[in-house]
Amino acid sequence: MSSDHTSSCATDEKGNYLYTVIVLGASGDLAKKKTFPALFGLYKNKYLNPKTHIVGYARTKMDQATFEDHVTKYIKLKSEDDKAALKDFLKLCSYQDGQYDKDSDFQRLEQRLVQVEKESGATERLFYMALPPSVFIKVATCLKHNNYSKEIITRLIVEKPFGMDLESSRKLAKELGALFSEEEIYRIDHYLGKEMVKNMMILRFANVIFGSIWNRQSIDNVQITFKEKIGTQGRGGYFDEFGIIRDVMQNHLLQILTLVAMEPPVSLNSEDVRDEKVKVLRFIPPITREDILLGQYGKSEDGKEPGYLDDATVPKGSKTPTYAAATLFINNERWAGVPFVLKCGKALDQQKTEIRIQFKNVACGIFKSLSRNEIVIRVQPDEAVYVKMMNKEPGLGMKTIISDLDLSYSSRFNDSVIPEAYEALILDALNGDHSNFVRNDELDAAWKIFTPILKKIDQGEINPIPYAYGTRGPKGLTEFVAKHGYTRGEQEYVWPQHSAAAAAGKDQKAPSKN
Ligand SMILES: NC(=O)C1=CN([C@@H]2O[C@H](COP(=O)(O)OP(=O)(O)OC[C@H]3O[C@@H](n4cnc5c(N)ncnc54)[C@H](OP(=O)(O)O)[C@@H]3O)[C@@H](O)[C@H]2O)C=CC1
Ligand SMILES: O=C1O[C@H](COP(=O)(O)O)[C@@H](O)[C@H](O)[C@H]1O
Repeated sequence: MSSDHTSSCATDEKGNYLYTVIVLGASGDLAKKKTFPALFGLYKNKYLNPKTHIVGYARTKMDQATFEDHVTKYIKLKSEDDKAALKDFLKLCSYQDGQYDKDSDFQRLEQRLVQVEKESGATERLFYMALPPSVFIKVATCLKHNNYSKEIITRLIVEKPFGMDLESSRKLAKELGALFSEEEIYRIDHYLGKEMVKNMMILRFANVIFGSIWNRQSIDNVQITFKEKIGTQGRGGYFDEFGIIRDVMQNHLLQILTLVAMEPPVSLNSEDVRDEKVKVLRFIPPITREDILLGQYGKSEDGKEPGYLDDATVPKGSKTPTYAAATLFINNERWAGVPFVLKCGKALDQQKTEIRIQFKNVACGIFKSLSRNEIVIRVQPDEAVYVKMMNKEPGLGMKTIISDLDLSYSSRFNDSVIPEAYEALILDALNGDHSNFVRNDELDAAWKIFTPILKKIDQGEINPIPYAYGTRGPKGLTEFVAKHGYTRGEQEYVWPQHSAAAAAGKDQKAPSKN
């Protein structure tokens, strides 16, 4: 953990640092759905200094009441205490409208910041850029000219997309780098704030039992899967510019891959962690045509759900993929030859994000019909870590049966509250901890892997295979994962809680082996 705090920073009586949080793009969707609820979560749980001021800034003209409506729309109140906390939280929030490229508007913002900082004594500013990329550099430039001083510690949270390819990402990095130092920039990938993603380092480096098997000698393949049930739902026009690879795979899934594959860092210091993540990325060659499968969803089989091209905001005949499976190889001593299959898609049969580490076959042939061991880390929903393993079927005889060691969070940690990813990350940024943010060279290495194949896709050289809304994905997926090592066990595996729920007639999804 690194911190740029110095002894000159103001703190409250409990030693909490005093900052001002400025949300740029405060009238938008991200601010309403993620940023303000996360700030409230931190406030409610006493992670935010109670003197903190939160200033919203955007072009829309809004009075305080309208702004408060916007701030609270997605905040879930679970108790009377929450209601009281929200009332106090809103006292810290204010709004100011202004253009994104007008120095005079940012000077007005500066006057407001100076005024609130006089009240709070804050000497740090966190600018949260909840903005579209088109205004990104304009806003950063205005901030640098009008709202920046060496006496105040400044941090800038930047949201994806960080460019469209290697070239545009480098251009963006250069322009932003001319205004703010790498120390001041926090590139957010909200998957790095998810509990099970953060658990990856502990699972790997705090358990001796996994250390010696976490390599190509024991592991056959790794599957990292993101599935959403919903389609683009009116956001098709926005999505079409990017496609599923830029939306999910190049960032969220690749970040997860680095944590699964990296060597142990020297310490938890953010630069030590990020050094190891970059090394993994640099060992991955660009994805080839043979190692990618694309899909685009059509209408659901019953015709009730619209297909991607039915969305009026999507350009006619678009070939943008809404599903992608890609196999990456890490050419280092630990992983050479092990396929890392990344799969992601919208409008699928279920919602889940998971990491599935599948082990090699047992070499000895004394038992028949064995399934491979798997370690599954389910990121969402219903956080869990489970190990699929062979066991003796209880009773007379020596029959094998597939079973599991199951660490389901809902039963093991049912008193614990799992923080929202954005809460965890905003708190990290307030504390000056970069570990869970993406460093510039990491981004560069990530784009090098994806840019060549993205160019082919953008030029329409690869046709996505259609799949029906609500299904597993495009035809050929089963063969694709099988080609890259994934083996479905011969034995039927039923998770006991599914069979128990089915017996009780509850509406629980049974495992599909179709
Ligand atoms: N603690 C817990 O909560 C636990 C829950 N369980 C539950 O039990 C169920 C079974 O678990 P598990 O065996 O791990 O998972 P599944 O059998 O659901 O999925 C295993 C893998 O098989 C793939 N797959 C699914 N259908 C096919 C197919 N027709 N051909 C080829 N591949 C396919 C899936 O890919 P894809 O995703 O792309 O379809 C996934 O990678 C799951 O619902 C799981 O959540 C099990 C243990 C513990
Ligand atoms: O970044 C994105 O992530 C969301 C999924 O996030 P989750 O936390 O709900 O899993 C995805 O829907 C969106 O398309 C993408 O831009």
